[in-house]
Amino acid sequence: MGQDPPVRMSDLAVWEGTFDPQVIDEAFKSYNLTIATTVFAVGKYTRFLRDFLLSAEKHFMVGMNVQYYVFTDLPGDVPGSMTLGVGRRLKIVKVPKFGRWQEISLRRMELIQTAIEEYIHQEAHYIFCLDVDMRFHGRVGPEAVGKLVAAIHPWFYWYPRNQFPYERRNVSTAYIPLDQGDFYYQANVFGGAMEDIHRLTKTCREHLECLPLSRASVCPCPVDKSVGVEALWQEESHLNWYLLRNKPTKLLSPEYVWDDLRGSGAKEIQLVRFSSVIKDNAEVRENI
Ligand SMILES: CC(=O)N[C@H]1[C@@H](OP(=O)(O)OP(=O)(O)OC[C@H]2O[C@@H](n3ccc(=O)[nH]c3=O)[C@H](O)[C@@H]2O)O[C@H](CO)[C@H](O)[C@@H]1O
Ligand SMILES: [Mn+2]
Repeated sequence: MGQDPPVRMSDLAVWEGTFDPQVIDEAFKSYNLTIATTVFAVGKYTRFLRDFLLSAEKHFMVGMNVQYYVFTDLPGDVPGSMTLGVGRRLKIVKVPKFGRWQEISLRRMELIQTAIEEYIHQEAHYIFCLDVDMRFHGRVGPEAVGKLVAAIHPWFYWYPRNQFPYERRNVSTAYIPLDQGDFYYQANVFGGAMEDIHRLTKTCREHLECLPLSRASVCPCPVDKSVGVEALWQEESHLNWYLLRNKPTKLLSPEYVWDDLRGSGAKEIQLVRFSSVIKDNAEVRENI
């Protein structure tokens, strides 16, 4: 394992042992904050909702007000009988189903941006945007709250920056040269203050919008050089581009975005708090 990224990460990120949960909880109590939490469950991904929500009720921002927004094309498939904790509510938002999984995933930027503008900004102080194919196993509390919060990808933290899977084609609006970049962030979790995430999602949406998607004929930025180029990891590539220019004010260690595929053997990870479940992509996705 290389030395540089893990050492820097342990200095800067939120890890087990870097905060006192009781002190943090106590400090946040008087603010009575509401945390908006967006999660998309489109098509077959509704199957992940129950475990996601049940585990979130046990571990995610416990003791705080949480307003979940479940974006789905299948409102009838949202588990109806779940009892949420005090101060926690769930709103279903109907969204269209786009044809390709890549587009379902990347369209989240636009849908979150407009939802923030239309109602979320009035209903919460901070916002977290999460993947649904995930489960909480340990505390994710107000220690994760900040102005601009990003999580370090569990597969790349020991790599040198020139091997991060950033978008490397300079015709893309997500292009990052080999000698740039701080960390490779995973798009499964990002969050922050409302205006910061509004700016983030708006910028990423504008950069993504130049793709030949289903509404390509009305592309609003005809001069953009990225027309026709879908970034390597879709919105995640754009998120990484954005966070290179707008540094996160809070870094979450991979404890906060683990991947069950990596197992539990990494010695630097004392505690898995939130992780991607193992899924059969060919079965749940609309296309390969
Ligand atoms: C290991 C890997 O391959 N990682 C990439 C893959 O993550 P993931 O494998 O985590 O992507 P994913 O299949 O979980 O899709 C992202 C999220 O979009 C939503 N969703 C997606 C498809 C669908 O049919 N219905 C639905 O609701 C859902 O909330 C899901 O959690 O894709 C992402 C989106 O571009 C990023 O590029 C990741 O780096
Ligand atoms: Mn996922």
